[in-house]
Amino acid sequence: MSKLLELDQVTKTFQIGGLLDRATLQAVKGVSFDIDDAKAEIFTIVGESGSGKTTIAKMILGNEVPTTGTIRFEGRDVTTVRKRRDRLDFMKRVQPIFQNPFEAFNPLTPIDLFLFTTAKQFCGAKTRAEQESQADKALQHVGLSLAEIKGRYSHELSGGQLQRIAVARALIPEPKLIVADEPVSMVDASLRMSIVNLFQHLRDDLGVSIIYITHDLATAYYISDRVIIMHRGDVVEAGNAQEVLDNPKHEYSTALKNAVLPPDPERASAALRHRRAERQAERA
Ligand SMILES: Nc1ncnc2c1ncn2[C@@H]1O[C@H](COP(=O)(O)OP(=O)(O)OP(=O)(O)O)[C@@H](O)[C@H]1O
Repeated sequence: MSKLLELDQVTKTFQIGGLLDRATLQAVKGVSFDIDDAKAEIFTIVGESGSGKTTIAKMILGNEVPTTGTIRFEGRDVTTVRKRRDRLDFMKRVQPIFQNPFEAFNPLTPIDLFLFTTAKQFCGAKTRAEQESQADKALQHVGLSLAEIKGRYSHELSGGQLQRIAVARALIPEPKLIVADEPVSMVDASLRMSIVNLFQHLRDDLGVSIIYITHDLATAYYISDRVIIMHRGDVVEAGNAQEVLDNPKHEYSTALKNAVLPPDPERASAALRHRRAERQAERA
């Protein structure tokens, strides 16, 4: 089966510090996974802060270059996508959704203009009527309509509404892959499920695969097909999401699960002991 996305032993090392205390930080250490072209899926990357999730997202989007290893999208090494034309084609196929919907939209610009610009830039929609039609179609997929948001500014909308609009904007180019980096962490908890439910609709009805990056094990459990759990740049566990999250094998995955959903006092205290030992090791 041909692959939509393939990560092959991808690493990323950053140079940190100043002139006198220069050091390297291995943010991603040999990560491999792939997503089939034929079957859309929700592939989730879970891990605590600093585990390398965003760095992977940036490398998939071509915004960071792997130090070693290869990332291929539809068979092509993403680092070779450089010409403007190729880059536009790539961005049409791979769309990002970011954490903070308030930052994603300039507060001084009416929100519909972002959608019209995307329709123009990626889909060649020249007239305002074409742009409106494409924007409205995308908004319908997220349970909104152009009439509802026309002429409104980001401060007039809720975080949940804005994140839906961000999803709609990402849908306009009809991508094959969406890379969503913590898309619900800034959204009110009561609205999170409505956003992640959208991802299921995109997968099932539009054939869009999603890389869903999150700290939130509850939504990860609910919507993911497969999951990888990252810890300090390594994948410590990978597989079917419900199997991994029901029965984590690695002690870090267990600790992560217990920290989020304390299951019983004994397991929770084992998680705390594990974290304490880690902190002690860090200080040593
Ligand atoms: N441009 C950079 N230069 C130096 N270090 C970086 C850079 N980008 C990320 N890092 C470091 O790489 C590590 C992984 O960061 P990354 O943002 O990928 O983690 P994350 O799992 O997405 O965390 P969070 O959930 O907090 O966003 C962190 O230690 C971070 O400080």
